[in-house]
Amino acid sequence: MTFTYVSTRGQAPALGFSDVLLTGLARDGGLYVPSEWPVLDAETIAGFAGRSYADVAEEVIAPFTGDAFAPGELRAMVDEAYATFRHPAVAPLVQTGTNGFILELFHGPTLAFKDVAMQLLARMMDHALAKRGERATIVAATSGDTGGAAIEAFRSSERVDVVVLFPHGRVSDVQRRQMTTVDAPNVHAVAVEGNFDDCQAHVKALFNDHRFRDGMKLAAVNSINWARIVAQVVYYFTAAVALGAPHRPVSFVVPTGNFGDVFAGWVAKRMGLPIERLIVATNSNDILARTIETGRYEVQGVHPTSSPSMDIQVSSNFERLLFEAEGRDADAVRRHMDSLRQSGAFTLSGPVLATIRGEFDAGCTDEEATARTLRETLADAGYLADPHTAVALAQAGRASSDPQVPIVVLATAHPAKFPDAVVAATGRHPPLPQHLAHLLSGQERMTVVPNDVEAIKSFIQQHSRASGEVFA
Ligand SMILES: Cc1ncc(COP(=O)(O)O)c(C=O)c1O
Ligand SMILES: N[C@@H](CCOP(=O)(O)O)C(=O)O
Repeated sequence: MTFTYVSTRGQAPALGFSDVLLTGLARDGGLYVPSEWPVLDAETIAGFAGRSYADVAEEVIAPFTGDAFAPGELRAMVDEAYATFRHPAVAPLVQTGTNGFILELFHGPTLAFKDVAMQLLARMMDHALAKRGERATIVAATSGDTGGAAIEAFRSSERVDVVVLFPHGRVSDVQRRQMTTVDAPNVHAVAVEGNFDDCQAHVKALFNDHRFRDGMKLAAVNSINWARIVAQVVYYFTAAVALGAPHRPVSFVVPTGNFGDVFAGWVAKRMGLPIERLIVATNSNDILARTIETGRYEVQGVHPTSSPSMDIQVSSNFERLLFEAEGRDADAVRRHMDSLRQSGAFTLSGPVLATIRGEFDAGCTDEEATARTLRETLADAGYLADPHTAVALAQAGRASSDPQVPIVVLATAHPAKFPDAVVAATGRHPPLPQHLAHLLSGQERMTVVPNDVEAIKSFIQQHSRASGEVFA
């Protein structure tokens, strides 16, 4: 079957999976989504019980890949990707209450949920580039975790240069060192004198400059890349099935910034997984909680918090949900995005807001509540969480769902990535896992650049090996 993807803004060509993988942002500035949603029947979902993470990953992802891979290729990549995880279950569930569970997504190489998708994405991209005999320059924006995961996943790739833009002084020491201590010629950590939203806006501006994009052969590994989302759909299936799906519904609480992770949950539901509620948990950068409460998406200043990876206001993947909630009306999406660009805001109509509220709850956890939740989770359940996970744990009570329905909180990072915040709240120091012991003493390499897209372009031109063309 030819499985195609369409842009949320309706003015870019429909593409197959391999093209979407290498394209990242659609050429009209939109995000790619499947032209139709594959559905797994209840018998197939029930059959996931007791099977390995890799088995489920192969079955959930395969329907989205069309003819991109020969038989056995996807499976080989999945096996390799998840062999890098330190836990045999890849994403284990921990019970913390009668019907409360934590889904640990941080057992990959860089201690954040980003590894789950990035380890597979790197293998898929290398495969697609090798097949075409091409190279690429990955440009990623990170608030701390995507960058480290991308560098780790692509550090030995011969076909890819990786340029990671992070907000200078706004990531934790462990996050920064994961990006700056890797001594590989294809890896470039760039500290931008701005915030994450600035970094993400620069990445989109680079992609929207088609001459630059084509000349540098830009590729994206942020969650604007559809392949990031589809790999994250898998753990909703493994967790829900372990708790009784498809015979029993499950709710998820997701610490949210760029809306990629919780959108993956929405996709799982669309594919047939019985998810009762998806709860969007934000830190004080609460644009999504405000939008779901009031219907007005309005960008305000970014506040630094103890969960810095979620210090985000412009939440890329909300555009994918908007496309769906607007009944796949790309003109409506373009109008909202134009309004966002011109005035920093847009307003959802009543029916669109009702559609979104039909699936999502949302809440904001402030700094005091994050610290209190870290303390209480340790005292009550003996569980040392990270601050991002605590933002979600604090919202677990607000699900408007039946108390019989299990609530799964996604634990998106290991507490050792954010020791200062964890110690300040709990007095407990989370040790770094042994495989990262070298981090704190490694030599750091990074370039600081002004918050200016031209400065970033010039850095990429000097460091990308993908292009023979010289830009004036
Ligand atoms: C540790 C952590 N938790 C949660 C999030 C939010 O995920 P998303 O951007 O997919 O909403 C991020 C990054 O975005 C993160 O790094
Ligand atoms: N929290 C992220 C921000 C980028 O999100 P992405 O999912 O779009 O890559 C980070 O840690 O970098």
